[in-house]
Amino acid sequence: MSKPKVLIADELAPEAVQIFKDRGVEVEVKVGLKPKELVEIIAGFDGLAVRSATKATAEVIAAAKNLKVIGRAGIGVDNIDIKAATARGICVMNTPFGNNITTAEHTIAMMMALARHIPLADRTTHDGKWEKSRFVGVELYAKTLGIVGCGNIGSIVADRAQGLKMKVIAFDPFLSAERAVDLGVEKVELETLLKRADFISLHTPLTEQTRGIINAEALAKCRPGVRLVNCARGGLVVEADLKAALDSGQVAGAALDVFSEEPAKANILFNHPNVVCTPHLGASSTEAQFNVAVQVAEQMADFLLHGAVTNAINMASVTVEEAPRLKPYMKLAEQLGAFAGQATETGIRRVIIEYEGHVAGLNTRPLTAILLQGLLKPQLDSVNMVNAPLVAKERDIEVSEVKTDREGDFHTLIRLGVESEKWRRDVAGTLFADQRPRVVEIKGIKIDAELGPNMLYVTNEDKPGFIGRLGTLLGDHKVNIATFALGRSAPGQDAIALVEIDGALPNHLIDEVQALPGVKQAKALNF
Ligand SMILES: NC(=O)c1ccc[n+]([C@@H]2O[C@H](COP(=O)([O-])OP(=O)(O)OC[C@H]3O[C@@H](n4cnc5c(N)ncnc54)[C@H](O)[C@@H]3O)[C@@H](O)[C@H]2O)c1
Ligand SMILES: O=C(O)CC[C@@H](O)C(=O)O
Repeated sequence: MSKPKVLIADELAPEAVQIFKDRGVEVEVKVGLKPKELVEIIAGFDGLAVRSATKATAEVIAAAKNLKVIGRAGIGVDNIDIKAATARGICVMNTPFGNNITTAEHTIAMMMALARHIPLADRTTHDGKWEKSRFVGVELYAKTLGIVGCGNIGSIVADRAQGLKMKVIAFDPFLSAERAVDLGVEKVELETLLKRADFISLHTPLTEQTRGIINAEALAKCRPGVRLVNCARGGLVVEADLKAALDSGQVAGAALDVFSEEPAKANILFNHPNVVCTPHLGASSTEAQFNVAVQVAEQMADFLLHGAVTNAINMASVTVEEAPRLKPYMKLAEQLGAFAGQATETGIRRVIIEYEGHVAGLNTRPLTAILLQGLLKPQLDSVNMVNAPLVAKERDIEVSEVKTDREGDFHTLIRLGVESEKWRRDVAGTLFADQRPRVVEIKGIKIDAELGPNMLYVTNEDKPGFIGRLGTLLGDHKVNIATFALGRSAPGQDAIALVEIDGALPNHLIDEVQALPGVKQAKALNF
């Protein structure tokens, strides 16, 4: 098997290259590619590692014929078109905990710089001016810090600010009351935060809800003389509105690490005496860059080599420890999905997946994803584990999972029910001690079948002579039978046969099987 190949498109700490190499992943470093150049070469890679400079646009993703994973060495994934990546079945992962402390520390540094005019005081002192009375600052002690977005970084900022004896209030609709108590912050509405805060610090992702959250209207509601810190994303602030508020004195100062357009070579806020700027340095510490580079390389290598999924934005996580445990179940789930998918000829409406016994105690989200992949693949070649849940949703297929620890006839069982416009199909499978998947029930009929690459599936009336006629027909056409599994609901009633054959079944032979007396349906299935 050839080694997977990763492109590192932004500046990453050199340890990342070493990790990829040590783990058996080929790696190329090409920093500063123009968008067109990236589009031209991306088809040659299984993985793309980026920071914030490289934009993984829909165009890049469309050209990325072999891409399986995009790794963001950092937190914000707004430079990656997640929708396009998901639709193409590309896993997108980030490293949410590698640079959080560094960014929180930068936020505190920016707040202090702002409170004490340090950047300008530094510049004028170097210039030989001694402007002692010009730079009278304010204390942080006992001031109210309003945190907008109290997640990973916001909560570390809250902790550090409390160390400085600030009172911390937070607006975050997703922050639970219990977590707020744990963090020692007062959870408030945005209006209240704007009214009460002496300093406001932004820590939300850039989303449709948060874009421009700090605009003229919000700034007008703030306490006169408020100070704003933004170490999250530039788009959270309407820069023209902030400039107007700075000019009027409504805002006493702003410390900005991020800008609406980056790299920010020009900006209306540049050179404002009350604005402190840094060039997106929030995550720029030796420690953070080591952490994110190592983490992204480990995560991408684990994914490409073992199918382990960590910190994925668009798919369920699978730890390196879980991956081998889930592996035989992944095969079983995919086969059950593929069985039902190939037997389905009309639109699927509902999918019910029951996990019974041992499997119910495992991480079943990836199993459901791969089962849906198997189910939808006959209709849609581009479907994979990443996009299958989304594809199902887009097609209005209702997916439900039921788990029960209780063991039935088997110590572990996955049962799949698929309701289409016309009928319901049920199939169940287990793992035997050899960890090989077995189908143990089809349409309520017990069977014991291992699924091979080429299968013949027949439903027929349980009548004497049928098995002989089927065997003879296949033999006459020089089709060799590898395994033959049978089941029936009751003597003389519905029966099923799952026959593994060596090589593909010619279409005309399916028609001949279909024409045998008592056959209700004959189908070739591939796994
Ligand atoms: N300057 C830098 O170099 C740098 C470094 C790392 C992260 N960041 C940015 O910092 C920001 C925060 O990162 P994080 O890791 O803390 O993210 P996070 O996802 O852990 O936290 C974000 C918080 O924002 C909250 N939130 C979401 N929508 C909201 C809304 N409409 N109103 C209020 N709160 C909302 C969420 O509930 C969550 O608690 C991101 O924008 C990230 O890209 C910047
Ligand atoms: O890579 C960087 O320097 C910035 C990273 C930061 O914006 C992030 O979201 O993690």
